[in-house]
Amino acid sequence: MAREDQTTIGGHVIDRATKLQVDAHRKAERERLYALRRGMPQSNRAAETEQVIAALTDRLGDVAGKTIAFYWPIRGELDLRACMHALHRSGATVSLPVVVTRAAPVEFRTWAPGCAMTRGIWNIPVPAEGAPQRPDIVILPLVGIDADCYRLGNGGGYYDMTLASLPVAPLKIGVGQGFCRIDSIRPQPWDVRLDTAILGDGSIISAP
Ligand SMILES: Nc1nc2c(c(=O)[nH]1)N(C=O)[C@@H](CNc1ccc(C(=O)N[C@@H](CCC(=O)O)C(=O)O)cc1)CN2
Ligand SMILES: Nc1ncnc2c1ncn2[C@@H]1O[C@H](COP(=O)(O)OP(=O)(O)OP(=O)(O)O)[C@@H](O)[C@H]1O
Repeated sequence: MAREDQTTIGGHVIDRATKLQVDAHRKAERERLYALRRGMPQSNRAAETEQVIAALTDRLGDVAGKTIAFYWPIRGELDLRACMHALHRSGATVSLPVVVTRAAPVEFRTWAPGCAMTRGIWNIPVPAEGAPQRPDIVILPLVGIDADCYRLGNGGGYYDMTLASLPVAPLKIGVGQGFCRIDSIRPQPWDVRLDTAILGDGSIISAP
């Protein structure tokens, strides 16, 4: 049982004071990294995107028959839609996250070129219909990534909740700009470590 000065997140008890400190640290890092994104010239973004797609394609190898969750780019995230098209052509099932219920795991819906889309949370385009898929591989957009391969995201906790809810752990690959590296997100018991992160400066971070 949690005491009054404690709270429970994903079944883990944590001191409220610690939680406040961790949240403040992550918020500050997010703001710093969002500012770097805003300042990034378009030409650099294009070069980094190309670099990440090449490394990711290499890492994925044969994708025929696999289900791979991507993301529809928002707010200066790397635009990997060309890669989604290529993997679809190679026989993968490509899916996208859909926030069906706030503060709950996302559903992954199949995406295909030209499929009907609608707007979801934060106005993010999502496939309009389709049964939820269990991804073999999840590609996650990074706001930041730390030295131990823990991801900093947009602060909704959606990927952590989703990954905790899947009965079989998928391969988790983060993708982001070269400037995404941070020292530590100050990982907590509910944070899910990624297997690998591929950055636009050509560097790759792997879980220790
Ligand atoms: N392209 C893309 N799609 C994605 C994600 C993503 O990071 N990138 N997500 C990956 O998670 C999910 C959406 N993530 C979201 C994360 C936070 C909030 C949100 O409402 N944030 C609050 C601030 C955080 C809080 O304190 O709750 C806000 O903006 O008011 C909404 C969606 C699913 N789709
Ligand atoms: N497994 C979980 N169960 C319940 N709540 C969770 C879980 N994981 C995270 N949360 C909640 O979500 C909040 C935000 O988490 P965090 O700062 O790790 O977000 P994020 O990983 O940056 O966001 P996102 O995954 O949406 O991009 C946490 O403070 C916590 O309250």
